[in-house]
Amino acid sequence: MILSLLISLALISLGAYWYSWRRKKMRFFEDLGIPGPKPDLITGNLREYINKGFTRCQVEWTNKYGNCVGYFLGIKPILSIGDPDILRDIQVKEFLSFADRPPTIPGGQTPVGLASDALISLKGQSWKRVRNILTPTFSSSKLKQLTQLINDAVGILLNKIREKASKRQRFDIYQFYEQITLDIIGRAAFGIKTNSQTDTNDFFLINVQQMLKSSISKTAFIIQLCFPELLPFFIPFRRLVELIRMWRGNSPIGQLLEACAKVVKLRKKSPKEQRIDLLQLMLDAQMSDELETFPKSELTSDNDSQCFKTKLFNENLSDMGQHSISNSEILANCLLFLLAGYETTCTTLGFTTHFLVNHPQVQEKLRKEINSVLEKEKALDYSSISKLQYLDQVLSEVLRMYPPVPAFVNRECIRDYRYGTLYIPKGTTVQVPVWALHYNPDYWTEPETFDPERFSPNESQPTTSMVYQPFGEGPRNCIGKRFALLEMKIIVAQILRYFILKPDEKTENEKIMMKEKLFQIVPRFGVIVSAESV
Ligand code: HEM
Repeated sequence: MILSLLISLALISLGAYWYSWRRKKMRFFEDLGIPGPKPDLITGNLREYINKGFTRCQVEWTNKYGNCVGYFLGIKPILSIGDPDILRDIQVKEFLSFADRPPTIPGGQTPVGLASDALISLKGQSWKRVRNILTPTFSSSKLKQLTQLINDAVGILLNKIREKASKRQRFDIYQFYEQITLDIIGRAAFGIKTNSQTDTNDFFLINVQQMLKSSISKTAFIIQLCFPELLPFFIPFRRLVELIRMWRGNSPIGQLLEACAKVVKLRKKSPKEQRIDLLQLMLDAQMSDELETFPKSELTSDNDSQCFKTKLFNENLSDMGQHSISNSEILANCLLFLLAGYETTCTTLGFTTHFLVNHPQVQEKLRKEINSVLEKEKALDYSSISKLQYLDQVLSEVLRMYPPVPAFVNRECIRDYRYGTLYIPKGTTVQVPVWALHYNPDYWTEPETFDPERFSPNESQPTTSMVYQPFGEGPRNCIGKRFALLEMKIIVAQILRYFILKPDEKTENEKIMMKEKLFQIVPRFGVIVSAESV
C-alpha cells in the first residue's frame, strides 16, 4: 500500500516536473517577444506543419505574424526570418555568428561517421578547411572539364526520347531525368562508370534508390523531434543497425562507399590513368596544396558575400593549419554530392519541363535562342551554354517558383546575436523561409505567374538578392550551384535542340501537383509528356 502510494507520488512529481519543463521550453519565443503560432505541449506546431505542408505554413505564418516568426517542430524552436536586411546580416555580414548548419535530422543525417566528415554537417574550422579545399573543384576551369562527361550521358537520354518519339508514346520524362542525373553525379562524384539510364539493375542505381528509401522514416523523425530525450537511445540503435548491415554486406551506403574506396585506391596506384571528375579533383587537391594558388575572390560566389570574404579570410586563413583533405572526408563528400546533387537537379528539370510544355511560346523562344547560338558556336559546351541568356532566365524562374529544398536554408546561432530589438540566443536554429520569400508580392510582381522575363537583364530586379534563395546565400550557400546549372542547361538545351515537348492531360495545367518530403519538394506524379522530332 505504502509502496504503491510512494510510486504514485514519484510518478506525479515526475509528471509535474516534465510538464513545467516542457511548458518552459514552449515559452522560448514568448519570452523573447517573437510572435508565432501557439504550440501544443507535445508536438509544438508539427501537426500544422505536416498537415498543411511546410510551403503553405511558411507563407501563412509570414502573412499572419510578420517577418520574424517563432515556431516549434516538436520541442525544437525554429526562428523563421524573412526580413532581407536581417538575412543579409545573418547569412553574410555576421556569418561568423551563424557559420554552422543545425542537423537536419536530430542526432545527425547519416550514421556511421559520415555525418561528421561531410561538408553539409561540418562545423567551424573543419567546415572552412574542407569548403576551401572543395570550392576550387567547382571553379569555371574545372567545370569546363566536366562538360564532356555531361554531354556523354545526354547522348543516351536523347536516344531514349528519340525512341519514344518514333513510337509516338507518352512517357514520364521525370523518370528519365532521375536516371540521367544519377548517371552524371555518379560518374562525376564517384568516378564510377554507371549505367543508370540503360540498366535498371545497375549496381549504382539500386544502391542509391535503396539508400534514399532507407533514410529516416517520417514517424522516427517526428518522434525524435517531439521527444529528443529519446535520442541517446535512438542514435546508438541507428548506428548499430547500420553497422550490422555493413558487416553483412547489405548496407547501400556501405556498398557505395566500398566501391568509391576501390576507385580511390586504383587512382592512387596508377595516377596516369586519371579521369576528369569531382573525385579526381578532390584527389588532386589532396596531393597538391591548391588552396595557396587559388584566387581568394573565387572562393565564395555571390556578390553579397564580399564583406565576409575579406573578414573570414583575413581572420582565419592563417589559422587553418591543415589544408589537406583526408581519405574519409573524400569518401563522405562523394556520397554527399550524390545525395545533395541528385534529387535537387532532377526535380528542377521536371518542373522546368512542366512549364515548357504548358508554355509552348517559351519553349519556342528557347529553341530559337539555342539554334542561333549553335549557328556560331557549333557545339553545346561550357562557352556556348553561358551565352544562352533566355535559358538562364527560364531556369531562374523555375527555381523561384519551385525551389527544390525550400526548408533547408537553416543556420545555427553560435554566439548571442542582436539586430535592433531582435535578440537571438546562442543555440537557436534560424530558418530562411525560401518559399515565402519567393512568393512575396512585396518583392515580386504577380508572384504566382510564371514569367521568365522578370529575370531579364532589362527588368528591374528585386533590390536585394536575399529574397531569392534557391541555392541559399552567403559563404555557406550551395557549393554545387554552378555544376547543377551547367548540367541542367546542357540537358534542356540538347533536348529542345532535337525535340518539341508536348503535354499530356495530366501535365496540361499550370499548377503541377507537388509532394513535400522531409525538407524538399518533388513532382507528385512525375511529368508525363510526348515528344516530336524538330
Ligand atoms: C538544382 C540543384 C540544387 C539546388 C536547388 C541546391 C540547393 C541547395 C541549398 C538550398 C543548399 C543550402 C544552402 C544554404 O544553407 O545557404 C545547398 C547546400 C549544398 N549543396 Fe546544393 N543544390 C543543388 C545541387 C547541388 C549539387 C549538384 C551538388 C554537388 C555536386 C550540391 C552540393 C551541396 C552541398 C555540398 C551543400 C552544403 C554546402 C555547405 O554546407 O557548405 N548541390 N544546396
